[in-house]
Amino acid sequence: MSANWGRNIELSIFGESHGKALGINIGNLPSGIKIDMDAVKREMARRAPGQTLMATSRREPDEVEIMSGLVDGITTGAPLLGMIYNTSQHSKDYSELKIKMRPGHSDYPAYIKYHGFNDVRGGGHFSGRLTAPIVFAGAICKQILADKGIHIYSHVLSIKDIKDDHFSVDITDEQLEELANKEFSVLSDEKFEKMRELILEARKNRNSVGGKIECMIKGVPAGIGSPFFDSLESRMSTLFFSIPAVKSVSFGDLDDITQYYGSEANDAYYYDGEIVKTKTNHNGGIIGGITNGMPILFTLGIKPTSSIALEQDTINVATHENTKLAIVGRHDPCIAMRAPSVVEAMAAIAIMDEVNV
Ligand SMILES: Cc1cc2nc3c(=O)[nH]c(=O)nc-3n(C[C@H](O)[C@H](O)[C@H](O)COP(=O)(O)O)c2cc1C
Ligand SMILES: C=C(O[C@@H]1CC(C(=O)O)=C[C@@H](OP(=O)(O)O)[C@H]1O)C(=O)O
Repeated sequence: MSANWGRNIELSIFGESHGKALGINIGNLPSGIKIDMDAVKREMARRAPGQTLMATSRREPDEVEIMSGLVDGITTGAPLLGMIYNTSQHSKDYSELKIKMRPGHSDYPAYIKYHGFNDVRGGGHFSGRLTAPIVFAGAICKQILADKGIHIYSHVLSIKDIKDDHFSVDITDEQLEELANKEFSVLSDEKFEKMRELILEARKNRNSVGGKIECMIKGVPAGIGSPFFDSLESRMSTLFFSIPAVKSVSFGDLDDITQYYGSEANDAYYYDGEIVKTKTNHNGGIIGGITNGMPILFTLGIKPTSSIALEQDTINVATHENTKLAIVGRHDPCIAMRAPSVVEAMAAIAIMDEVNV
């Protein structure tokens, strides 16, 4: 099971949902960067579980203990290791799940690959909880990128069939900052209320719902990325598909670009003074695997949580029988509502790996 990612920065992630702790080691960070730990805390709190009925009831403080790489709040250039202790493991919930495979979760493929030795408790290393250290690493990268004028924003574009507005090409910095300061990352307050009702209804019905996250990265200069195997979309997508429950990644105008004529899909260039811009941004700021200077725009599709309390058909791998399973325990009725901080973190890590800092 590999733990590492990155070419410029080096990430090494570890931990399980019900283990003692999880964390991440970040190598190759620049020295002399003042880290704003309050901003890190805010990012961790955006993702933390147990805060509303729209999330899992597992409560975790998700405080990060920095074990190395920081002196007086300033990076030394040595590997920065952030540790997050688990405090609320209810492992009894998982006793049946060692042999009864949850449809839609990692249990069965992991049972085959790791010969039944994989930790199923809370999803083990496959848990959405592994996104806590990712948000920590992303918060560090975000701060370094912000100093270079690169800013990342995301919102819940849809929950099931309820849609928020798309990011428009002329959205202002003020509107984006307003979004960044909201408790829940949804542009339209009216749509957010509808999303919340839908999620709570699904929870009441012992079910779950999925959704989409739209993300925009502003300020990345033209010329970042490479063609073919290393296209920027490819590099970013490896990180996006590492987020548990992400099932689709698309750049630019979602699937709509496939329905356009070429004349509609092309983004016409113009000079704004000395700056080259495009009138539209249907291609999401990346052409030929390289940035064109427009905001990078992408959307991730997140499936409904697989662990639901409704009875489902499954298998018992101990007795080799078909059986039924109603999952007990604490689970998110909707992962997507918690995902924006995770998506932004992964976007920050991806760009940090490409941009020389
Ligand atoms: C923030 C976050 C929270 C999650 N919470 C849960 C959960 O409570 N219950 C669950 O079954 N899956 C949850 N997941 C998703 C599972 O971890 C994921 O579906 C599982 O590892 C299988 O991977 P896959 O869906 O990518 O194939 C969560 C994912 C994220 C990103
Ligand atoms: C704890 C978190 O989410 C967990 C993600 C998760 C899973 O299967 O992914 C299963 C649940 O774990 P448990 O059964 O231990 O409560 C969630 O609570 C978190 O995101 O921090």
